[in-house]
Amino acid sequence: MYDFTPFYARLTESGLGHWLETLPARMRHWQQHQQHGELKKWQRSIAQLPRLTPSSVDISSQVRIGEASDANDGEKARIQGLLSQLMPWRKGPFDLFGVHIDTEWRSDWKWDRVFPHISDLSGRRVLDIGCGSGYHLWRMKGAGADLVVGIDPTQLFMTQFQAIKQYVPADTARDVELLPLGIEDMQPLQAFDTVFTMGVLYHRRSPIDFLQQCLDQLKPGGELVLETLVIDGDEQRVLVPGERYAQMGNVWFIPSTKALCHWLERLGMQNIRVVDENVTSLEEQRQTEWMQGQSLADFLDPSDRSLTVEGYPAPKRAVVIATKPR
Ligand SMILES: Nc1ncnc2c1ncn2[C@@H]1O[C@H](C[S@+](CC[C@H]([NH3+])C(=O)[O-])CC(=O)[O-])[C@@H](O)[C@H]1O
Repeated sequence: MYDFTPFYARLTESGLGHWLETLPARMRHWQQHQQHGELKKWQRSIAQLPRLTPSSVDISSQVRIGEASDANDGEKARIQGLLSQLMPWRKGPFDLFGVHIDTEWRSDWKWDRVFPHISDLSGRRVLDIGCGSGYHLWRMKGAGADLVVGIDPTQLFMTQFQAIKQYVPADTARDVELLPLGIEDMQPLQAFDTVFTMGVLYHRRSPIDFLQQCLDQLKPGGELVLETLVIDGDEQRVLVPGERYAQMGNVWFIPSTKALCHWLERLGMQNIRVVDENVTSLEEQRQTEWMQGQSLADFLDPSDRSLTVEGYPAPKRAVVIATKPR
């Protein structure tokens, strides 16, 4: 079983020791009561991955661990076979010793939209709320962050993260961790320099409470980087879809960017700016060998791609950045 204790020591080193008031007990509770029925099977798959040492790693311009020449054909086939047992792979892509994991999402494109607008991550303590498989965690570390913590309650995604992490050289791997927690499991740490939450707000039933919980993780003067689905309209415009939005069953609030900024203002945030708006393309989210289920093309109206199959505006996403007052 994966051991989180070295991470507890790492937290103390980075001035996050106060998290240990609740985290070890929370993780023990998780270990005893909340493990997914398939977790042991997934963990067995990653335990069988071949032991390999990467001759090079690039987490600055992509997530590539090792080179094709670091592994023989048998080892590559083993990586391919074992990691395909962890499908669906949604967020990526990852390149592991020449095995290319072409995920449903081009998460690198999202990063390219976000990265030019955020404060320099060098030396910062960073939290990514709802980090999926952790693709962006590696890119945040690659951008110079001191410590990067992701939280995501989906245990398959945690296992995908661990599969990648076990190949990352120890001096980098110790600075990046994913905990199988939801935002509701976090004590208000008031300690991170940057808090990211991308693709999560619309899944929350109480979006303003969720934003407050995100802000509670930031130190005074820290930066919130929020990415979420938006619609067009004025500051009072919010879509609450019916049972499904683009076939997703758990979508609650899709505000206009003006409404989103208004919410952040009401929560006392400063320097609020919308830095990007982008209609999700069929190239960015699509079915691949590593995610063989339905994807965006199946969720849009075939006769009018500007609408979802339910008749709502097609997915459009905005990136909003704001500062917590000192
Ligand atoms: N309570 C919760 N607390 C934290 N995370 C949660 C919670 N509930 C669900 N999640 C997690 O939020 C992530 C949302 S995906 C964004 C991934 C990445 N950020 C991306 O921007 O590519 C986008 C999407 O699936 O629509 C999933 O990994 C959930 O497990």
